[in-house]
Amino acid sequence: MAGLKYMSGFGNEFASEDPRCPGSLPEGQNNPQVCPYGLYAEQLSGSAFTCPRSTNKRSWLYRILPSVRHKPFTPMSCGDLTENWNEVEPDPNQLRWKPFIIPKSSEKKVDFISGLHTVCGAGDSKSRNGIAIHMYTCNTSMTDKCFQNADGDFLIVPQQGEILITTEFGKMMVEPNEICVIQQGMRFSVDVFGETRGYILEVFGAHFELPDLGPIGANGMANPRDFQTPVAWYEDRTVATGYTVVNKYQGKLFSCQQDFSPFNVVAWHGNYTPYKYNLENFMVINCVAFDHADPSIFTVLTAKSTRPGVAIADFVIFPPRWGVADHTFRPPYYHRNCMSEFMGLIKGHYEAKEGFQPGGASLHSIMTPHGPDVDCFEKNSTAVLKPERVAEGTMAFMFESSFSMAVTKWGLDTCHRLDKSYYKCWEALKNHFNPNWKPSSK
Ligand SMILES: O=C(O)Cc1cc(O)ccc1O
Ligand SMILES: [Fe+2]
Repeated sequence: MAGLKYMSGFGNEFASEDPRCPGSLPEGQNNPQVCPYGLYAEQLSGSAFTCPRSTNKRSWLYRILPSVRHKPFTPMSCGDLTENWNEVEPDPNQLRWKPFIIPKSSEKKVDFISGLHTVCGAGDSKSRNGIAIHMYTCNTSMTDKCFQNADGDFLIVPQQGEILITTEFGKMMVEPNEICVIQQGMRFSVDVFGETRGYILEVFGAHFELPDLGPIGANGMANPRDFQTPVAWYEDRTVATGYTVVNKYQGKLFSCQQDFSPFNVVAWHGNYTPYKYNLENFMVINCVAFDHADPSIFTVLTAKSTRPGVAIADFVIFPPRWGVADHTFRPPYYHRNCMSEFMGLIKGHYEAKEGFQPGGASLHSIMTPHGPDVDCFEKNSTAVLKPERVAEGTMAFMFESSFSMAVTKWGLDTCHRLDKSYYKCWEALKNHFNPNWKPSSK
């Protein structure tokens, strides 16, 4: 939608008023006895009240009616959304999925909520420590319906089709090659404009942060000013037929009815907000001498665990860049990792692997070997090492997690997208060992 406005910055103390109601944000206090315009004050807490200042998150919403005015929640169908990590036996194999199918609207109307499918995950929302990875495939906008995730934060990676997200804080248009984060508890509704697909990284018990820069210095990677937060927008809409609030709570879906739109926030202030980011703005740091740097250099956002340096999940991208390393095998190295690596492709082609397609995915589980396929290895072992554009026109990404993830029944079976021949891409790797090799034959 043209003309949407955003405020710039990551985790700032923002303040926003819908321009139709000047002065709607109380001045000098959060809880006036009577709020301007007869609004209700409601706090949304994203951290324990007692968190240190650096991690304390909350926003104050000034709304036409408070969220509490609703009928009781009742359980509803969860479809393919689950937090049951014991549906199928563990499988340590390299897994690769062909592009996940988007339902045709002529056959079945599917909105963002009914189009959620959990692929894998671990941990749990009750103990507030874990991760889930979902695909969304849908063709229909949510009407008179919003979603709230009481369990965790959603990092949404659109792959096909832009999504217009109406939130309590305002509206965001998020296109493929942009991402957005809807933090725990924030209500939102998704409009789509055709067949739509994307990936979701959900974390329980942590919020996403910008990684530290260490010796890189004060600038680089994802710069705070490139994160965009919506501006206040409200509708004063009575919905006589009933407005549905869907709540994901302890891994299950519940719904309740109310007779008004939840997007009735006229003004708000605070540092707990939804936000979006264009991946094109990522300032890529990479090797300019020799060797392949670890992909952590491409971390956009991290959800930290309590162990120093260990993430519940990192969101890592593989943007277009120059490859210049001398006397180096430039593609990703062969690898066994104490972390889980889930990868997706927004567009284009990933250098280390043929057969990994936009809208598909791969999972290389903890200590499961992976790396370049045979063609990539042979080609890059003999390539002339001139400066070269890498990943031009593409955008692959990785959700890297310290959790050992279980794949769901949908992921392993009922999505019918698992590529059973994936392992074959390494089968033709040859033994090049030469026991008579001499340093001079280098
Ligand atoms: O393709 C992968 O598996 C991801 C990956 C990329 C890279 O550049 C180095 C290591 C790694 O695991
Ligand atoms: Fe890896």
